[in-house]
Amino acid sequence: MARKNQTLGEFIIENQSEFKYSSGELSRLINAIRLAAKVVNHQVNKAGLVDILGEAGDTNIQGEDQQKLDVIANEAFIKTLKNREIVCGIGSEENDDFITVEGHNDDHKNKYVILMDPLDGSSNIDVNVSVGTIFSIYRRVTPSGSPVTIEDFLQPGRNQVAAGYIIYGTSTMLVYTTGHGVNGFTLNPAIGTFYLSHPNMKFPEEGSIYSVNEGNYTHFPQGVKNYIKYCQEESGNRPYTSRYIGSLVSDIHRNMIKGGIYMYPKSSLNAKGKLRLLYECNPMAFITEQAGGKASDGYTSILDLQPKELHERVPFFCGSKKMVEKAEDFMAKSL
Ligand SMILES: O=P(O)(O)OC[C@H]1O[C@](O)(COP(=O)(O)O)[C@@H](O)[C@@H]1O
Ligand SMILES: [Mg+2]
Ligand SMILES: [Mg+2]
Repeated sequence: MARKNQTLGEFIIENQSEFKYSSGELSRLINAIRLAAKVVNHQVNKAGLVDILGEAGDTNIQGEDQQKLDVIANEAFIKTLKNREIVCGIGSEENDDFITVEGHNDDHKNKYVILMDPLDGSSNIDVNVSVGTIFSIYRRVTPSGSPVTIEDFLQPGRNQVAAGYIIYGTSTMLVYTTGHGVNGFTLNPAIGTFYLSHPNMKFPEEGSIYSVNEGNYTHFPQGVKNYIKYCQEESGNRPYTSRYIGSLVSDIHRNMIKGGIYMYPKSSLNAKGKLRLLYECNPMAFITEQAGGKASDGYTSILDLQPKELHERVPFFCGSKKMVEKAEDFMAKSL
């Protein structure tokens, strides 16, 4: 039972029994994420003071110039997870291939794989706008005791056992679900403890915020153009507002609290959109559905898509249920 101001540590222990396979392993994994989040938060907060702004000098498999904080966050999460030997594999936006993690006696006994976007919203790092970390957790499908394979990562989002994000913003929050609702915890920086500040988060069914990079408008499919026009002109008696931070985590977090829709459609610039299915869309879709919202590629629920590659991209429509349904209507009508 969620109690306001409960610490994250208490919440994890008190809710462990809710979890079908509860053996404490998932709790230890969430605890490790909590620790890595604090390490990254410390770096993000002092980014301007020490030489960790700007580019790291390498390009990742996405063809993006890695920011120094992309690399720092990636290393912090990988090190924390490896040292605690609680996952058997890690997939990351910043690593070309998945990482196999041996257990204590090189026995590959661990049950979980994690996929992550260690630093989301990289284009906002240098300009002091909120950024995040996104994670998605699955039980492996290959037999324990053998090294993980790509199969363990290419699972439909519906198989996720947990997912969440950390937002490094005006305050630092960790928001996650294990399939029993969504809860948000705020870090008290003075004592380094996360407290339950947002119990049982819910997406309003309807909202008035639309979040899309309108700079790409001319390249969008007709259905998306029609929906944006609807938001701008014909939204009946409620004025819509355009809000776009350019950090997926921050745009969806705001929309979950206020009601809204986030869209990163396909376009003539990006045939499959920009966002990555496994460590951006699936975890945010799981959280959104657990909070009563909806997430699709414009036609199919994100969580029902069968992944084919570690870094594949998909179009993404996510947010308040009625708003996503409206956007899907416009997409269907423009076919
Ligand atoms: O600048 P654009 O094309 O609008 O893209 C912004 C989107 O790209 C992202 O920055 C991609 O994530 P990364 O920063 O992790 O690569 C999202 O957070 C954001 O919503
Ligand atoms: Mg990202
Ligand atoms: Mg990233």
